[in-house]
Amino acid sequence: MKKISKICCIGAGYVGGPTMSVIANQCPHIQVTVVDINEARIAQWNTEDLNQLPIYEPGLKEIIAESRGKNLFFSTEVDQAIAEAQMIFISVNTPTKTYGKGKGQAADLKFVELCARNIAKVAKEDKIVVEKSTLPVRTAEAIKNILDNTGNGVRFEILSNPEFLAEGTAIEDLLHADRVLIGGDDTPTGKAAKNALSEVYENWLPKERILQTNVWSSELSKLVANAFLAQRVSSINSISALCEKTDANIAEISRAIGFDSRIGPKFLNASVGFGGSCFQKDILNLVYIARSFGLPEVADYWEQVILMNDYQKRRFADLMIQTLYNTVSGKKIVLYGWAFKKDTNDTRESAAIYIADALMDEQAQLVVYDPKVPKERIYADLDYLGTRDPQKNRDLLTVATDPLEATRDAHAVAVVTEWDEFKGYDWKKIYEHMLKPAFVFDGRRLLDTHTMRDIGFNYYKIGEA
Ligand SMILES: NC(=O)c1ccc[n+]([C@@H]2O[C@H](COP(=O)([O-])OP(=O)(O)OC[C@H]3O[C@@H](n4cnc5c(N)ncnc54)[C@H](O)[C@@H]3O)[C@@H](O)[C@H]2O)c1
Ligand SMILES: O=c1ccn([C@@H]2O[C@H](COP(=O)(O)OP(=O)(O)O[C@H]3O[C@H](CO)[C@@H](O)[C@H](O)[C@H]3O)[C@@H](O)[C@H]2O)c(=O)[nH]1
Repeated sequence: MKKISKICCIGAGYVGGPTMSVIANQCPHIQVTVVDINEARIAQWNTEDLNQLPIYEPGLKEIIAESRGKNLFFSTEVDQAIAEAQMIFISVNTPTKTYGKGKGQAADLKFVELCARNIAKVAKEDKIVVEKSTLPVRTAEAIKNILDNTGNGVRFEILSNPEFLAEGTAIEDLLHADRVLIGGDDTPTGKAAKNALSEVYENWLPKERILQTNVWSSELSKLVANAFLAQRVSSINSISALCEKTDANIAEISRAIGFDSRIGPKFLNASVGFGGSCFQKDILNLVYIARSFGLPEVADYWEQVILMNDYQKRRFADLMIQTLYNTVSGKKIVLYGWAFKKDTNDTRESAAIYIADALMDEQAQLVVYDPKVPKERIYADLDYLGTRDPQKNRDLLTVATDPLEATRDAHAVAVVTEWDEFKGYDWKKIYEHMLKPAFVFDGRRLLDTHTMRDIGFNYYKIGEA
């Protein structure tokens, strides 16, 4: 097999953008073209002002500055890029289905199928097609069926190469990946394709970290990795509720159990609940697959991770309402944060959305401040829920640009995203601005309990009595 010199990636989103930028940056001999049907998004990727890139990731703009226009291109010419590339990554969105069979659980594969059909239509030479999107086990088979029936004699090798980057640390995760997983057929051509993709990653990662498996194990491993990670968050969050009823402290428990090398210290931070575009979607998909294969006990087991997460979000909003004397109607409450975690502008499935919605149901008057999320996104997230009419969302919630000014005459502040800058705020000044008694609800365990109480706040921290 010839060395790979031209790569195309379909989908210029949170995965396609950073992943391909890093490949281009680490492999100057490979031309990488990222294509998307969304013209506005491609225009943003091509923007002169690197602060206007469509996604915010620490370290991304520096890499784009180095490689864009040299061997990294963003384009809407999908067909041309497919025709020219030897290797095509499919990195389009695979959201939870909102209609038909499997609604609310199964992955919607229509975008992936469209890509496969597009590749089948355009390709004139043999190609390696790489599933980068997160897909249910056995999807490669469907892609293969579409590609193998073009009748034009072109041969396709399908690989599964799920992405494990986390947002906010995408560039670090890509540059120092714990592992890269490549699933493919064990036929001679399948092995050659796996090796060709492995060689791309070997430009910057040690070979031992590049694992080759069969295609089904690779597809399923991605869902399982996310299920295990989310399960840790739900597990620790379930215990945070118990801590609030006893005098145990969740941070001390995380530390104590994390010292056990079999458990490990990571991913044990109690929070308002996990968000992001992946955990819930991928677990629901796993649940759906298990149920489809007649394994209800397996499905129920994993579904509990989601139910616990829903409970945690609701519990936080309920705690605020109860503490504020069982009524928040007309009360000004400031939410610090809207993104689903720090260092990203992504708000998909953010706990903040559901907490705000619950407080707005009780007629609270919300003010939101997030350093990276624009006002339009916040309203779009709320409107998407469809709980109330859009005008009501705008009446009940405003978006602030000055986090300190926002707290004037507020009854409470709730920290829902763990942005570092919140720690450095002048909390004494915030206290002075607020109505008394002044309440702070720390859903991210970001602030110091003693300092906050010494200032005079009624301070509540998730996982502490
Ligand atoms: N976001 C993450 O951190 C993350 C991490 C690992 C894996 N994943 C998985 O990667 C996949 C992509 O996720 P994302 O967050 O990058 O999604 P995204 O919504 O940010 O980006 C997907 C892009 O694909 C484009 N697209 C859709 N159909 C297309 C078509 N037919 N032709 C060209 N472009 C098309 C869309 O316009 C969009 O810009 C999903 O399967 C997701 O589960 C995401
Ligand atoms: O101890 C923890 C760790 C995380 N979270 C929350 O869990 C969510 C997910 O966080 P994280 O996993 O860091 O971000 P994602 O970008 O969603 O990344 C996950 O989902 C990606 C998409 O599939 C995978 O590629 C990554 O490996 C996987 O970590 C966020 O709301 C976090 O605030 C906690 O509440 N407590």
